[in-house]
Amino acid sequence: MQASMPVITVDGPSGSGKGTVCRLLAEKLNWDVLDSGAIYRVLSLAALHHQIALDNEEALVPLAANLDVQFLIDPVTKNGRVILEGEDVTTTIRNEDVGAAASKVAALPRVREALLRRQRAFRTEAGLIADGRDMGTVIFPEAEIKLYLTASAEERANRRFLELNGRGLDVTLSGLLEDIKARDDRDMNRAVAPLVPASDAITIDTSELNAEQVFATVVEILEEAVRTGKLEKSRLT
Ligand SMILES: Nc1ncnc2c1ncn2[C@@H]1O[C@H](COP(=O)(O)OP(=O)(O)O)[C@@H](O)[C@H]1O
Ligand SMILES: Nc1ccn([C@H]2C[C@H](O)[C@@H](COP(=O)(O)OP(=O)(O)O)O2)c(=O)n1
Repeated sequence: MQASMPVITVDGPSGSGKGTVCRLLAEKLNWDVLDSGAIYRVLSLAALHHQIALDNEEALVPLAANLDVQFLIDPVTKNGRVILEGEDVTTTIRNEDVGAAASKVAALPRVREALLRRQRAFRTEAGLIADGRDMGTVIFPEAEIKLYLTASAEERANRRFLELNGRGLDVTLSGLLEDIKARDDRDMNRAVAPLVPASDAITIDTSELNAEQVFATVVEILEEAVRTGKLEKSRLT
């Protein structure tokens, strides 16, 4: 039976293109987006503000459970904005040191547990596109469509370099490659909800594809899902 609140999960390592394809999909389908990585990023920033160490699980659990974060859509630009404790952290959370810190707090089992319900609550009648590491395996195991995006570490580091360098940040390609490898290692080898493709996920290697080609591949997958009855045709407007 077709679920009334369909979910598409998009998991994969840093820089594989999840956020980009999720944005394009949300525009096409008019569905909501859960950027689960942003929640871990915001939590690590909150830990910094409150001077809580990134391995202090005891103190991080209540911080996660009571995290004062809002995800807003700017009415003019239509871009998403992230507000932590009243402060706009939209740009700050994208820095690579925040990504690394997020990956550290995300390795703590009770922190992940404290964020479970908050993530599942993003599911709406409109349909949800869920971006992260464990969307298809843990948070929405019943999702209609599961995608796993990947790309070589070198290509992902290069993409991040272009992005951060373009924002005027002082980053090096070799430094970012090291960061990406360390993050992959931590995210893939942690004890709880490690980054792995769900057994029923479709993997797309984006190394040789530009963002438009990745999007076109995903649209083909959705059209096939309509043909096989996994997704209602009316959802693909
Ligand atoms: N297929 C692609 N080819 C080249 N660059 C891409 C591609 N997809 C995304 N990008 C760029 O790479 C960077 C990382 O993409 P992003 O969507 O943020 O990845 P993720 O959410 O998986 O970390 C961004 O600057 C984005 O514009
Ligand atoms: N569902 C999720 C999402 C992110 N995380 C952790 C692990 C990631 O390295 C960090 C940051 O995730 P995010 O998706 O924002 O990072 P990238 O944009 O892919 O670089 O958070 C997680 O453990 N589980």
